[in-house]
Amino acid sequence: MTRSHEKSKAAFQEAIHLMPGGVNSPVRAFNAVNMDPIVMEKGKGAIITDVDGNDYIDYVLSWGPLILGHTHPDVVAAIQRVAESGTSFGASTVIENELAKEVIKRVPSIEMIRMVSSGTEATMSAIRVARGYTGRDKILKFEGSYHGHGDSLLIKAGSGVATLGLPDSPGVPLSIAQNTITVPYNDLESVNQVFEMYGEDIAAIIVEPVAGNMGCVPPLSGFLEGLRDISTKAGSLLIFDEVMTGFRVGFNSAQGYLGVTPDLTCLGKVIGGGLPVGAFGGSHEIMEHIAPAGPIYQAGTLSGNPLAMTAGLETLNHLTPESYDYFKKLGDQLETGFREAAETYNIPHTVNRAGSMIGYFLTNENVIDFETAKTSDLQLFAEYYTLMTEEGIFLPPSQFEGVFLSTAHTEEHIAQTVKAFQKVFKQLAR
Ligand SMILES: Cc1ncc(COP(=O)(O)O)c(C=O)c1O
Ligand SMILES: N[C@H](C=O)CCC(=O)O
Repeated sequence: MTRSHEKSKAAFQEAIHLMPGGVNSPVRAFNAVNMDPIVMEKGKGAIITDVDGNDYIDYVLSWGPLILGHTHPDVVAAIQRVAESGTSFGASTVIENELAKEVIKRVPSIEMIRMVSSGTEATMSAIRVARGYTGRDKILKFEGSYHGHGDSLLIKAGSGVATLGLPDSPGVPLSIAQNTITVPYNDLESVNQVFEMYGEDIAAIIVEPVAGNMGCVPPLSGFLEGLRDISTKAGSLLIFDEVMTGFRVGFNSAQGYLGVTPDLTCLGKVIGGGLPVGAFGGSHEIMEHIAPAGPIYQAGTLSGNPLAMTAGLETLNHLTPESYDYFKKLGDQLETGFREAAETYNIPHTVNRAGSMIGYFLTNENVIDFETAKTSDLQLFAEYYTLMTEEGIFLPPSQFEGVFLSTAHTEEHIAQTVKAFQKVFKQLAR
């Protein structure tokens, strides 16, 4: 039976006159899949429900934060409890210490942390710290990586920027853009060449240790180790943007999982448990350059917000090393089911995975960077996407985004999803 989307359509038609493109973040507009957006109303566990009452198994999970699924009872109860005492004070609270201690305990590179309110703020601030600390202006980032929408980082970016095909954004001054050097992900030789030319001017390399904003693209063996060596030799800082990978790909985040320790780490998403959050941290030596301990300025009215700190801490407290074994088991089941269905119906495909982050691409190329990600059949992806939503599977509406799992997903949810792959690929068979 075809699902009704009447209320979603009506809500979007109204929103179009209220917000640019009808949304508050471009990826929500479903432009790349030629559909009107589905407007959501509620979520419970792995299930999300739209305003027309249609249920979906959710693999977007608010773009990563909801690693325990929607409305986890303990997270909701903790938020309610804390909200009774106040939603914000603009003064220090003990809950900030509690989340800080937990993050410091688990993330190898972080001895000291500063909480902010979004991943964008975290990366923007980390770049400022790197520049202030080294006294250098240039930074190096990778094509197809997304680090939020700060001016220095909005160059050849991934995620919504890649989805909309916008290589650079109007409004970023040339004087800022020219301090950002970009090279292909996983291409150590290009990094070496850039450092030979500009090494003494480079404040930092910023990298997603597992790229998640051109779809999921894990680092090739030796790539992160190479970045560590090159940056150390040049006196530049290595920044891991773990806004997406933090506590998602491993109990100790990507740096624990992959065994490479950066100088600075940016976090977000999971550490806010679904509330607005970001954070960045590193050694005492670097972090004590930040105001008021040092001269590099950084501040925020809602930084360390008690509701966000509470939701984040409660979420981290529910994640154990076994949670990641569980994600691996579900990921194996999902990957195998996807591959088998694609092979049966001759659909081009490649699957990349890291922990509970999965990237499946409709191409037979090995996807190691943005160029190879772009070999995916985007028209086929749009058709596949629409059919999957009709089967009750909610996926990110772009080929250049990853799929996420939560502890609320079950083998039954995965089996249902695999059935949907079979049915949809049969309709798209080549
Ligand atoms: C790796 C990465 N860095 C930074 C950001 C920016 O975070 P936010 O959207 O919270 O500003 C995102 C996601 O948006 C991300 O995936
Ligand atoms: N890929 C982005 C973050 O990880 C998607 C979130 C957004 O842009 O709204």
